[in-house]
Amino acid sequence: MRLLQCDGIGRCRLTETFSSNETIPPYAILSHTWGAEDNEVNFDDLKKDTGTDKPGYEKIQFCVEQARQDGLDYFWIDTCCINKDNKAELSKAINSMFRWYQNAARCYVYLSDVSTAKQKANSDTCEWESAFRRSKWFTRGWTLQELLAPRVVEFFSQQRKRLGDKGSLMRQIHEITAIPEAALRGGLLSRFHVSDRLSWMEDRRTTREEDKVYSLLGIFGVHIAPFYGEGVGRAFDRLRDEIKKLEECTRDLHVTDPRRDKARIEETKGGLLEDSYHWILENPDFRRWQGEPQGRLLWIKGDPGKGKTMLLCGIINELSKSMAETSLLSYFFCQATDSRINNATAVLRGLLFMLVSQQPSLISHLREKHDHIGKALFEDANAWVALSEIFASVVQDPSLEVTYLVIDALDECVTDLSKLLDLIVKTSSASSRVKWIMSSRNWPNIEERLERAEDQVRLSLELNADSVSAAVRSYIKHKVSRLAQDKKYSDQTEQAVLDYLYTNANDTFLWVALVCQNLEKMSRFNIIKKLEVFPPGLNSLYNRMVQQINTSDDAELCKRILATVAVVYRPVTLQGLTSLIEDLDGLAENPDSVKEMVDLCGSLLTIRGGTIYFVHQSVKDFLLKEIIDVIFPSGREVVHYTVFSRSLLAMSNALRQDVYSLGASGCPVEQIEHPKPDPLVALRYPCIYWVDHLYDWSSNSFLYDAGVLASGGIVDVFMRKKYLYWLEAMSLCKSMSKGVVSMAKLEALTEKQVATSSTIQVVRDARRFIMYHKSAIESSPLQAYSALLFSPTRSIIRALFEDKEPKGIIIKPGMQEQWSNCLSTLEGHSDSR
Ligand SMILES: Nc1ncnc2c1ncn2[C@@H]1O[C@H](COP(=O)(O)OP(=O)(O)OP(=O)(O)O)[C@@H](O)[C@H]1O
Repeated sequence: MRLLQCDGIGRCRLTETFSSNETIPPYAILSHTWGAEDNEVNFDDLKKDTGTDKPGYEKIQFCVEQARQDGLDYFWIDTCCINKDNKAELSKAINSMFRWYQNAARCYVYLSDVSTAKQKANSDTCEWESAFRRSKWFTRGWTLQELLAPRVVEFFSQQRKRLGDKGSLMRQIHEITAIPEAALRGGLLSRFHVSDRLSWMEDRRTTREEDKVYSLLGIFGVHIAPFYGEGVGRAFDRLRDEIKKLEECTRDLHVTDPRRDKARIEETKGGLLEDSYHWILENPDFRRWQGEPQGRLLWIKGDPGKGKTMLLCGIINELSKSMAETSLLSYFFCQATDSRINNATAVLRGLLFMLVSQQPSLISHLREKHDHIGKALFEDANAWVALSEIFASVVQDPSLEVTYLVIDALDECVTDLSKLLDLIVKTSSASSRVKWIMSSRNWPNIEERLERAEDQVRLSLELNADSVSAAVRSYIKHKVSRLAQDKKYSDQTEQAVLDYLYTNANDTFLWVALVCQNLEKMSRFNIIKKLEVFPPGLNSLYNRMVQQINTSDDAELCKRILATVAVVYRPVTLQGLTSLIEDLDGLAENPDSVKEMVDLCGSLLTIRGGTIYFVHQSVKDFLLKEIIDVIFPSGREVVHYTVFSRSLLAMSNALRQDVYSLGASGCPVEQIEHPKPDPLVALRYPCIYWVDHLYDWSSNSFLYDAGVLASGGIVDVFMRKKYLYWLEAMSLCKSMSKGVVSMAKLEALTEKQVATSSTIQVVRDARRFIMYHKSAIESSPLQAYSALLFSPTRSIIRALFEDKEPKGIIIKPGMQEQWSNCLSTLEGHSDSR
């Protein structure tokens, strides 16, 4: 970008081009409609010091004067700041123009066809409004982005008089253009549907037809090289293509939608109570972080159940209400019990997903790599490196305004927490526009790393005991008044419950929540006496709950359920659980019965949307740390073995070719609907995680039984008989990337555990098979079988599943014997890729 610099005596000259790493000084930018080309002062004129006699010189003078009044030394005008003879420069300018308007300190809209000279008779107001409505500025293509991109837009008449007040102008412009006011006021354009944004351009004209498309690039946050002469149709096709790629990249980035996670968390935790988090808004540490530019990183720390997650939900709500339209807000909730969202890579994916959803132009930091590597960019062994580089460049994007990044429960980031902390510290010192909020338990290792950040604010819930205590009291009041209503407590009972909770809560929300949950299930009679079964302190409460389970008739089943829920890598569904526990055999079609059994575990577990969760992470911690011998009397590995072997059994019994009866081998995965009943309903978890449980069991050499991986053992038999069905199921579960990782893990394990076994050969071949055919099977599950034809003639999997090869397909000769470079062409087959 090059600017015009004013010299203080009414003249200006062109600067050199600013390179991408140079800071561009604050500048004004002009928006106008072009006169005849010869009438505009162009780049050459400025270079040669000519053009002062052209009518367009008037606009330059206007900018000089207006910028001076606004204290700006620089400005930019499209007629003369771009060397249009330089094709590369022109292309770059077309793709950058939206950002240039966006980053300008002020945008002056100069309306040469609106005059403020005439006054209405007997009035102080001018008759400019009807001319304003008719101005050709509203009919031109490029002026659409000039209206939408800038942060500050001011309108001027022919006489250089500032027009109207902002509010009424915006209303008028909305009436003239039908563009929603939210978009006119700087709202994020990604919030508007693609077809709506296209409709804003419909009635506008451009001199060159292709410009009708090129002037939309910034509005969609995409880049294409302009190619005048291609015609508007072709240009539109290319624009649509780019929008599609942008959507694809965003979809691949998606690992979870943190907005949905937040809604789910609030809902499961019984709804967010404003009275119980509002204290934070007045807290001096919070205000310091919020108000001071140097407050870049706020760390909220506190013991389990102190309400950190809910506090962050509240802060997110308040920020989204109060922040400027141009600010971005991105957040992530780590959850240790769910392997999809308990690692540093997932945190970055979640944060980036929300950022690019709000400001699509940020996708440019991902696109180049994504175009080359595809989804694997976010999933393969180098995903962290790639994502952290992308993240660092996104947060330094010059178009970013104040950006709030929020991460809840750092202590629940099980994988690569230290890398994540280092990246947070690094990026927080690199960009002052990014403001972080994080929460975690009081962990010294987190403290140690975050201490390295400059300008950090620490907010300890224990050190703010008065505020937290008051917040817990209002929570108790709210909960007990609900209970009293629902259970028809007498005033005396209500008061007794209140007093008991006030006295024993120890400023811990969670303890209150759990006790109230139990009280909901108890009859009101004799309730005052029953309160004593809830000792103060979370662990004492959990202990009491486990004692109750232990003395019940179903103690063994309950412990098996708790042990299984404690070792799974992500929350299982009620049906999924039936595959993992023998006692629940045959109940997959009967989730209500499974629910009854899970309910036997009292308040330690909760079921939501058919999925089983610990009522809180601290329950899992308690089981694994405090009473591990009770839950895992023979060791945790034994439970891993049970989950692994039960998974294998369930898959062996139910997986088959074309399990969804699709028939057509080319049916794309996104068009497949789950049949009812879904034969995979209880098999998703087993399919995705069986190798991980095998791995965890085998890590205990004392328990390990070599027969499992030996020739003729259960793994060997499964691979030989069911491998392709498993691949098909993995594709239907949209988990092919995980399948690749599992096969690599299985290969490493087999090589380590069994020196010589035919299992090694099968697993090795199976791994190459999945690596080679992953994309094809990922897009169409039944390609698992067509893939046989494209495998080397000596592939073991090919030989084992020979009878599953599609018939009637002619393959050109030349298939390799081994797995290297086996490329082939498929002929006479409609699914050829
Ligand atoms: N503002 C609030 N509104 C409604 N419920 C709340 C609020 N704050 C806390 N709670 C209740 O307290 C429980 C514990 O709160 P939360 O999960 O936020 O604690 P935490 O500090 O994040 O715990 P941990 O660090 O162990 O994960 C919640 O499940 C919810 O029931």
